Amino acid sequence: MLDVQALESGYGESVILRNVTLSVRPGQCVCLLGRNGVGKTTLMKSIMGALKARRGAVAYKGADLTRRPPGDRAKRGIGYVPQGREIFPQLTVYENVLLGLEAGRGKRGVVPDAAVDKFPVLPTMYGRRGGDLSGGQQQQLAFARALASEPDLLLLDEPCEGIQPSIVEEIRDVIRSIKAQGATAILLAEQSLEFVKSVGDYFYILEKGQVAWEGGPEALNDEVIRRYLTV
Ligand SMILES: Nc1ncnc2c1ncn2[C@@H]1O[C@H](COP(=O)(O)OP(=O)(O)OP(=O)(O)O)[C@@H](O)[C@H]1O
Repeated sequence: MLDVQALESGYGESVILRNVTLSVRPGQCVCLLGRNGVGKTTLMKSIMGALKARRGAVAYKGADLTRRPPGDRAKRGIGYVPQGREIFPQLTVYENVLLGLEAGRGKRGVVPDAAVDKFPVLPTMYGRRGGDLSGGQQQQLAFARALASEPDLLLLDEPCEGIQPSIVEEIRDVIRSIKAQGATAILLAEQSLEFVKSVGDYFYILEKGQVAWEGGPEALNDEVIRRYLTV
């Protein structure tokens, strides 16, 4: 589904990502780990197209997206829950969800049930302004907005950061049910090891913008965690 090949990316003069190669298949939740500032968000933005690749390639469903703009990537079925959520505070909850629909491939004006089924509180708040929601509710909204686009690839950037435990559990359930359906690929950047171990099928650890380690759940042992992830 997603193949990132020898990607180099950064901001202005500074190169952040070097030679990053990874892939994600349908039904898989692939986790991106690494200490603060190693480049996880930069990689998400590069896959979404918000940052241009300087070298290397981003391929999705066999098509080369490397030079395609973010809007085109969304239309092709890449959904994004950005770090910090990026809810539009002046728009209502419903309008925020509709934005996901417009950005992606959903049927115009019809929010798919699957986008909000898992977050039953959202439809009860449709008329409220996004900015008036709690952090956890905004995270649910960001998730629903991405699911409204009916993505085949879902990019999740630290969805549990600063979120109350009950909503973390909801997010865990949503990820598990998406995996169980088997069609959507998930790339998840997350600091909580407990969380990624509970949903992850394969792991890449970044260090200074490069893939320093990769492997399956059985290989992600205490030694690896101490070496690459312990602060
Ligand atoms: N807009 C920007 N302009 C310049 N440098 C930036 C910008 N955003 C991030 N960086 C730098 O890029 C590097 C990687 O940052 P990035 O946010 O991708 O890391 P991260 O692994 O997602 O970290 P965190 O876990 O803290 O979110 C850091 O050194 C950061 O200071």
